[in-house]
Amino acid sequence: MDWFKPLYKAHRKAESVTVFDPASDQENVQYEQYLLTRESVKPNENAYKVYDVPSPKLFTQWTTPDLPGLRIISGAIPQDLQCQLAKESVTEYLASPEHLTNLDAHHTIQRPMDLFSDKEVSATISNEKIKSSGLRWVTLGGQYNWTTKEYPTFELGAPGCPAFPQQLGEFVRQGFGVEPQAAIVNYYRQGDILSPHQDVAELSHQDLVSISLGCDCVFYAGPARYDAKPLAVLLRSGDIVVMGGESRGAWHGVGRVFSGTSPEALESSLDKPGFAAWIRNKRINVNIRQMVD
Ligand SMILES: O=C(O)CCC(=O)C(=O)O
Ligand SMILES: [Fe+2]
Repeated sequence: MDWFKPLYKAHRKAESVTVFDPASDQENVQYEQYLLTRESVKPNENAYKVYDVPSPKLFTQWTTPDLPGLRIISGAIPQDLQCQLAKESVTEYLASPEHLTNLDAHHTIQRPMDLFSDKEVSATISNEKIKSSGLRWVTLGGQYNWTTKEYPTFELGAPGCPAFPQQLGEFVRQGFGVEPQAAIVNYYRQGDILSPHQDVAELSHQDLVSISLGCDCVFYAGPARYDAKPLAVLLRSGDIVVMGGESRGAWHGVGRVFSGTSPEALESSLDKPGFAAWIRNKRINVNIRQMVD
């Protein structure tokens, strides 16, 4: 049986479902069959220097023997850096025509795509519509194709694989020891979900690094789609999930996003009318991969 289904259903109906909370101060937490163990880990300070923000002194990192290689890092990104990344997600990431978005298949969208200006960015879809529900994702670096589930090329720098954003790339390289070559930036509002899937289009098996910003969500991850109940985790702004080792091929998805839970500090990340209201009800996930070794 598909054990993801009842979880999505319960969360859709906003039934109360027990989820694992990585902000828990216990040492061990048993969630269904998953035994989760908490550790304090020293972050790599050089990663934070890239953005000129102080490094957290220690990370709270959770692992489980049932999903080897999965790391849930609570509070990995200090609020200042969350603000910088939230700003990038509506400025730099949407600046280049080489960074495709879900909108490009149906509309001609002007770049840079400034959603918070009075000037419409498209003749066929309004800025309001794009901000509320239209924009679901933008791809950075290798332009992952959601339909074919493939990258158009593995040749870095070739058409279809523009340079990865420099600062974000350096942060992830320093902090997590992977070579960031592609990312999907997902924009969610309450009611949006991401169905269970595996991310296996990359030739490299290096760790995938997934950054959460804005509203809280429930994230599911399990070793298989069928016959294994997934772990359900409450992810908050500033949390990072690393999928490495065996968990690199784990099934995972997003079941629910909670409107209005974005930290207030993020509202002033961008000084433009409408940004505060936008981020208050959005979750942004920056899902970073190495494509080739
Ligand atoms: O939004 C998330 O936390 C996960 C996104 C994801 O799994 C993906 O983009 O492949
Ligand atoms: Fe994924």
